[in-house]
Amino acid sequence: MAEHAQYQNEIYLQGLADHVPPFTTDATRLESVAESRMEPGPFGYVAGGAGSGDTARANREAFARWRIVPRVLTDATTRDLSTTVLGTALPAPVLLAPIGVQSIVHPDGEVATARAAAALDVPIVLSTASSYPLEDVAAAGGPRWFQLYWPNDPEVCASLLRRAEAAGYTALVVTLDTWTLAWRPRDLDQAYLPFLRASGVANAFTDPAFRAGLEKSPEDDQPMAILRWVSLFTGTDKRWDQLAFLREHWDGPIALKGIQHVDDARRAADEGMDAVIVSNHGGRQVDGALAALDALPEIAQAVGDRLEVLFDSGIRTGADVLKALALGAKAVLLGRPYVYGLALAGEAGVRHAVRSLLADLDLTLGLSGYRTPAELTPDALRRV
Ligand SMILES: Cc1cc2nc3c(=O)[nH]c(=O)nc-3n(C[C@H](O)[C@H](O)[C@H](O)COP(=O)(O)O)c2cc1C
Ligand SMILES: O=C(O)C(=O)c1ccccc1
Repeated sequence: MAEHAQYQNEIYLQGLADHVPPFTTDATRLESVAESRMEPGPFGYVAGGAGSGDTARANREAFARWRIVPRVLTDATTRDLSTTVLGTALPAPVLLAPIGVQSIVHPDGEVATARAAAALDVPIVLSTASSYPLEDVAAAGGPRWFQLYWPNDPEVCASLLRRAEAAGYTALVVTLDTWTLAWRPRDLDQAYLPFLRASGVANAFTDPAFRAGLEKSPEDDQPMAILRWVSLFTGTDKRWDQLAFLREHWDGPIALKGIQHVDDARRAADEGMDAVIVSNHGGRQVDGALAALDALPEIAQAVGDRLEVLFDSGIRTGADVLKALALGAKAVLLGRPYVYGLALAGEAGVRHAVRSLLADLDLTLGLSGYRTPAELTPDALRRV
């Protein structure tokens, strides 16, 4: 089986009928393609990073320092990329990262993303700040996890978790690196912030506990509802011992997202968490931060036998995925590339972006001499 690589054959065969893919198969070029076709506000929001953009650049540079050392005369003609993460069966070690406010790039937003992912059986991680209510996105039917921006109001928190569980989200991803938005010059220069225009507030505005805390409904007084939204999701009143609250209100596995320091990873394991996602939020939060890939090996080594280690920030190609897996990740989350796919061609665009990555990964794995992700160790790489 080398099913993901079939996309390569499919593309060449369609060429015989004069069809070419909807946009480039090279995700490292997607950003510039998207820039020429997107509105400046939404493009800047998606592409932008914290401060100088240094962390987002560092994420990419870290991948370039690790080189794959291919093996020959191994049995890699047929490959099996499937794996299981937090109880979810994956066709390949790739999930779609939680990305809020997707309606700013395409009117169908997260619903289109969820449909494309469901068709491929690739799990989505739906953001708390999605443009569509979590129940509407669940209707796409694919494997799904829910990402929590941990609200300051416990009633709202419990209510969101109840709804996510009822709608079939099977794992919880708690994002800890974004209790306020960083200094983001690209957005500041355009004075562009989607939430102030009521994008990305659908889960809250449809939530009974959120609505109960308002004098007038969000439909009758939108500015007041937005103000409550901002105050709910801003601030640092959370501590490690409060993870117990999430355990009480969520039956499935829990992952902590935004882990960069090995001591935080150890603490997550001590607190009984099921996974950590090594991530610097795609370079959107701390300017000058460690590249996420450079944080990965130490964390995987320290806690890889106690919980599942996932990774995101800077994944663009199959080689990037291979490198993260070899350095200890069980699976990776894809961020911006699928959002550019959504912007460029809606549901079909997400499908194309994801299929391209999976095919590239499948071929790169095989050509490097490996049959399965589990065979990858740091020995597959050399740091230069
Ligand atoms: C436009 C945008 C919105 C995002 N929204 C969220 C979010 O709502 N919740 C979250 O946990 N992470 C969010 N992230 C971070 C991603 O989940 C992920 O960590 C990051 O995009 C990975 O880096 P990459 O884009 O370089 O692949 C967002 C990222 C972008 C680009
Ligand atoms: O923009 C982001 O990076 C992000 O994580 C976010 C935060 C709040 C709402 C939507 C997205």
